[in-house]
Amino acid sequence: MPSLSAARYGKDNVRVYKVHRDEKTGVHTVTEMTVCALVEGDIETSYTKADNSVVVATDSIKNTIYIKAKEFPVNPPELFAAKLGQHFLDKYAHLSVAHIDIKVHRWTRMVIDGEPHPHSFWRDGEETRNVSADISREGITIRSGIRDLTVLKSTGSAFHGFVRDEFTTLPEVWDRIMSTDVDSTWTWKKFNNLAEVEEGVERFNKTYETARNIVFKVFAIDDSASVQATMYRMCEQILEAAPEVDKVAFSLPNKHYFEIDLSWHKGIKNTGKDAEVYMPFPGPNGLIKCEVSRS
Ligand SMILES: O=c1[nH]c(=O)c2[nH]c(=O)[nH]c2[nH]1
Repeated sequence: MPSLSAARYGKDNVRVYKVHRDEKTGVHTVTEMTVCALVEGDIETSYTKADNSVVVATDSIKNTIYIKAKEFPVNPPELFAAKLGQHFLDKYAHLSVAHIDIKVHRWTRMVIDGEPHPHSFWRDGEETRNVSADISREGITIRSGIRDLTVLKSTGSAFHGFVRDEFTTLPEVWDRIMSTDVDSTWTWKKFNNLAEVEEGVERFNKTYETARNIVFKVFAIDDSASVQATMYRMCEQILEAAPEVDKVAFSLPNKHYFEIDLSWHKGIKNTGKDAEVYMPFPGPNGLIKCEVSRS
């Protein structure tokens, strides 16, 4: 006899833009985000008995996202996610969990003739700030993070001493290019309720800035023995800087840049110390993951 073992539903890819206009200065601040809101609860009969009386339509969920974006601040996204999720639980007694995912897209203020422009912005990369919040009647779990922050260093990375056997062709290297798309997530200690999220709400922007700076700094200055060793250092430093964070995870593709032997053409030297022209390799790529928790 089959039974429904898990179910959640809602609206995905809800695009939201919000502008704040400072009436005194005329300076605008804009936020663009993509929201996914899914709910769980006593909704089993909608699947098993075609009973729509328990269904808050996904269209209504989408409308709610726009209404709450108007009513509440959308910054920091962690707060908006928690308040939006709490609304679904407060409004509908039969719902037990709201899962709110928010991706914040970059709109960086233009600098024109050396001055920050009051209402013009540009997309400086595909990097996003991400939040994933699970709001239940028992408490609120929030994960914050960075995705698709593409970085490269042209030296200061090595990879040697790895297993060598009959499957190995990779030469050891003491100097290589290192590049990745940073995907980092830090999980906050569980909040008991919305009031705890709201109290000390500045923690979210502060930790986002700190974590992003740590990613840049460790990536740049670490004399990297491997992607594994470098990402572990990033985790350690983020945990040290953010006492309210319980664990930090990274997922990093190792985007390979291969040397090209050009000696077939007039004996050109383009390998080892002479390497200047490389082939950025589309794939396959390494994929290295870790999660570091506070002990
Ligand atoms: O930093 C690295 N870690 C690996 O596990 C690995 N494997 C590989 O082929 N190159 C690399 N580089």
